[in-house]
Amino acid sequence: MRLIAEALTRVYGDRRVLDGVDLELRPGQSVAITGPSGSGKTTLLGLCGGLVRPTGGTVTVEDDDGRRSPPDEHVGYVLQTVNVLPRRTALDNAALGALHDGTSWPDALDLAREALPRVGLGGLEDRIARSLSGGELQRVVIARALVGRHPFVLADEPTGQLDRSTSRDVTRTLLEASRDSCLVVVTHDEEVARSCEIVLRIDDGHLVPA
Ligand SMILES: Nc1ncnc2c1ncn2[C@@H]1O[C@H](COP(=O)(O)OP(=O)(O)OP(=O)(O)O)[C@@H](O)[C@H]1O
Repeated sequence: MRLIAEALTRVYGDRRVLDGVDLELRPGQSVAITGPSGSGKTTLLGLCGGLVRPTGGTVTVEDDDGRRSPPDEHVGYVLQTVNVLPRRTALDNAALGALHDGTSWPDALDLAREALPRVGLGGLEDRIARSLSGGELQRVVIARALVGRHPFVLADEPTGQLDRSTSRDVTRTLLEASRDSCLVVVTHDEEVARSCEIVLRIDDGHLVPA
């Protein structure tokens, strides 16, 4: 299976943020997307997942039989912790990630019970989310992406609000937990970028090796 972005262009007003970007992603890879603020990192992530419509070019996922489909159902997200429901438990919040494909709530809870120890939250399943620390919440968001069992996981600044040592911890967790998927991380943090096998940079609308 591979995600193929071809000749991607995105224009906002008179600004060409991305200008002919090609990218091919396969499960098992870890890829960092870097670049200055406003260079188009979040836009590229949104295009890859089908959240942002391209001005030009295409994004498709090709399965092992060569059939192509839109990326949406193949992609999970690790977004900021603002998406966590504060009054629900860590378990409930993680289980939400499994509902996209019709998985039942009891099965989603089982998947979340397996995922939480993998991100270092074993024993905190029944804690109300608002009582968790920033690093713990970020792990809940990672667990939510894991229970989605997507071949491609897109993470936008997943450690942006964390201190250095928690960030290192959460990054390691994210990389280990998504070993079977393709993990794409948008980051300003050089240390996070260096943890990935492939480091790319957006430079004046183009995607280049960093
Ligand atoms: N919906 C939109 N409408 C208009 N302009 C937009 C929109 N989304 C993004 N932009 C602009 O496109 C450019 C790229 O934005 P994007 O968020 O992709 O950059 P980024 O590299 O992720 O930035 P940062 O590192 O600051 O998060 C910015 O100049 C931004 O203002």
